Amino acid sequence: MSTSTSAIPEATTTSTATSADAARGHSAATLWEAAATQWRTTGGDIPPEVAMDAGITAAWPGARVAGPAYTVQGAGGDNLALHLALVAAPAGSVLVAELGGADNGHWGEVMAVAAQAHNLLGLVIDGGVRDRAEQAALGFPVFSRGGSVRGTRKDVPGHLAGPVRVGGLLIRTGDLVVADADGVVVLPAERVDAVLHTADERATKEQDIFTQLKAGATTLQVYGLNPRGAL
Ligand SMILES: O=C([O-])CC(=O)C(=O)O
Ligand SMILES: [Mg+2]
Repeated sequence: MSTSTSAIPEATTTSTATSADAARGHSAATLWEAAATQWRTTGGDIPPEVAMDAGITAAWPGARVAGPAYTVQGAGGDNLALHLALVAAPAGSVLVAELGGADNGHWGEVMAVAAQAHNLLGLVIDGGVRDRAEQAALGFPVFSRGGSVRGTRKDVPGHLAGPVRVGGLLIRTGDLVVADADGVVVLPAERVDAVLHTADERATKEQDIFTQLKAGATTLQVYGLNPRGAL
């Protein structure tokens, strides 16, 4: 199928670009905790989930990315939507793609080189990828349902930049993606500032906890845990 570039949504800058810088190196786990804490302190009961399905993991050890999402809805076993996203996504984006969990190599070294040339930050995909060692050598962070040697068709343009459900989360372009060795967290754009503030507070508290532990305190003491009056 031929596709004219006029069908590709305009690139837009997103308000979370600066907040992504402000992710300030927080881990995905810290942000998950901060999201839950921040939700409770604003009177919420059960926090909305911000962690993606744990089956979507780093494609190579040490991969880490933080940045605003640019969403891709494709068809499993077909990677045309991802090729279109390489053209349409604004620099500084993380592609977040729904490919139905398909066991195909929807993305590989060639596409990672193209992504880096467009200053894209990384890829999160519910589907397989390939050339993982080569992408590790490039330092292009990818989080996927696994590896797959199988190739893809290039027929279905899919949809770009609209809401997509990936790994159990509803994700919008501009939401903040933070992914590392523990998994993928996606913060809705409107919650980013508050969650990052809470994450900063949590990180400061943890520094104090580390100091206490190194001085000999127990984790039971620092967390105020006293099971059955054992202490
Ligand atoms: O060519 C593809 O469809 C995926 C791939 O292996 C690459 O980007 O290197
Ligand atoms: Mg390849």
